[in-house]
Amino acid sequence: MPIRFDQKPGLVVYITAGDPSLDASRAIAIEAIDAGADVIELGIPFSDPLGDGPIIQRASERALSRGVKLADVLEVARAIRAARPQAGLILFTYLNPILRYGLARFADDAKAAGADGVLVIDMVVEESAEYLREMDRTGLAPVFLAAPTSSDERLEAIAGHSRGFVYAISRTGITGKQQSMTADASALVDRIHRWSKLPVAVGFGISNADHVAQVAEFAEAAVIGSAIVELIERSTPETAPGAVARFIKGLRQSSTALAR
Ligand SMILES: O=P(O)(O)OC[C@@H](O)[C@@H](O)c1c[nH]c2ccccc12
Repeated sequence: MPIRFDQKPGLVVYITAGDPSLDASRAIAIEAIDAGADVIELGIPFSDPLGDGPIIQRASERALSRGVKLADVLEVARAIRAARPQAGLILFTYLNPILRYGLARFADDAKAAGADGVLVIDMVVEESAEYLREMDRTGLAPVFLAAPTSSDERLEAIAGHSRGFVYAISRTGITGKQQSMTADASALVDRIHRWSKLPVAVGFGISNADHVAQVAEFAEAAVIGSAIVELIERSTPETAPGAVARFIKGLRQSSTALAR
């Protein structure tokens, strides 16, 4: 399905595949979609998640300790796609796991599993020619990360090569819950909007309805990762899907009220 954000603000939810189990992460994603998530960022666990804060690093460790492999993540993607054909589904990974798997093989298998696109966290647009060829060949949307520190020429390249949406990180640093949205996020989104008509999703530190309402003022979607992964960490595999669904419903209701 094409990536679309029909409700304002669009909600993008990050979870790590295989955390707390493969089946639970499938159930969590489906409940999140039913609760109002427009796009699921399905994370491929990695042993060296440098861009992640402690909460998501622990999620990767939990999944890896259960022996989760990239092939397992593709099975979770396939199950989510089969259950919710209309949802946006982005595979989220570092470069290393997909190079080990084989870039062309990964693009074919991700497409076959029903992914709409891929975001490679440590892929810099200047060195992405081969990756972009594989995305183009298979029709997968490459989503690039833009940061407040990105230069104008890099932003132009990111905006030009991204498909689906552009991911604007609200601040430099690592993922993790934050007390307030930074003004940098709004300035960055304005810069991206200058070069691209694509929707912009803002992430990093979004953990409550107030943050989501703030982001809705200047961007098309908000990305929530750590706050949801922490909820999963504190739940059991049986209670996690319901806990995540209630959190998302609550965000959707109160941020809409706040945005009035
Ligand atoms: O966790 P936060 O602060 O809510 O931010 C979303 C982020 O976790 C998710 O998009 C993500 C997971 N791993 C990443 C690595 C780099 C950039 C972004 C990510």
